[in-house]
Amino acid sequence: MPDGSPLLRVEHLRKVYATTTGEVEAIGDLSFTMSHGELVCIVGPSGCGKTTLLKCLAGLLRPTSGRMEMDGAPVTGPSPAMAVVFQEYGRSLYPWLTVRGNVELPLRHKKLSRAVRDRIVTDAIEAVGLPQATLSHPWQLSGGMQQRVAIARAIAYQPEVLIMDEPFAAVDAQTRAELEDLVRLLHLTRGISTVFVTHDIDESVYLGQRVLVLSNSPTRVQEDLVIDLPSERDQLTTRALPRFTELRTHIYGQIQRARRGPAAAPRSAP
Ligand SMILES: Nc1ncnc2c1ncn2[C@@H]1O[C@H](COP(=O)(O)OP(=O)(O)OP(=O)(O)O)[C@@H](O)[C@H]1O
Repeated sequence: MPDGSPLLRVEHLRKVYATTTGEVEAIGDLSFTMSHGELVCIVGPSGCGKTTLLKCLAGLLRPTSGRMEMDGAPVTGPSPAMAVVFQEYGRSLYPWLTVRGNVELPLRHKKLSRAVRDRIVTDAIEAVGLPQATLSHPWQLSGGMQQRVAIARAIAYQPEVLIMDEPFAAVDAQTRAELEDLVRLLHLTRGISTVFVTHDIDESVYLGQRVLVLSNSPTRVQEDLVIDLPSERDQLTTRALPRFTELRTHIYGQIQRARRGPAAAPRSAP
């Protein structure tokens, strides 16, 4: 649960890509803060700069200007404090390694005893519900199971922030619902601070404690919305709440407004 102390601070972030045909300003002027233990979802129109923002946060891309801080220290490159789960689980797992080998791999860079490393890996694989698949290879698993392996690898790394970039876009609806509940469970039980990018407005409301709605590119934060639904959520009752419908309708309207132009003014919360 959020303890209120600041974890991530992004100030006036701007990212311009230089291409052979000219400059592309993906991020215009973007600022937000996130507290320890928060689960923040990010939504916005297609192509607005969500992946660019995550790559900057993860230290994989150097911003053109602006400032990002983690626990008060500037983010200047890939940080051991962050783990990223991408949409393309097929490309993020090593097919020649077992589930256990994939989860263990990033831990080899940490100075841990064999016993501690084994315990962390077993715990992470159990946490995502895959103890029976420990010795399987990724190609022997369904898409949803492969994404569970990617999540296990991320949590085994024990990051300060878990960054997820549309992680469930490539799985079927039933699997997606199960994986959403897994993310909520991991967040509730382990208090992992999570930034979750999604195209799916309902998913953002179901998962998030806050939703950042981004404007069209060059992007900025169009709205920073607190999701005031009960913290105990489940797929049937939460999605049937009138407040859930109000929030999703509000965000949908904001994204429509964002699509129409960069000058859309922020609106007050619903
Ligand atoms: N490597 C790059 N070089 C040049 N332009 C890029 C590059 N990567 C992204 N862009 C451009 O930056 C803008 C934002 O792209 P980005 O992929 O960050 O958006 P997104 O919101 O994640 O997209 P989507 O909704 O399709 O997932 C787009 O105009 C895109 O064409």
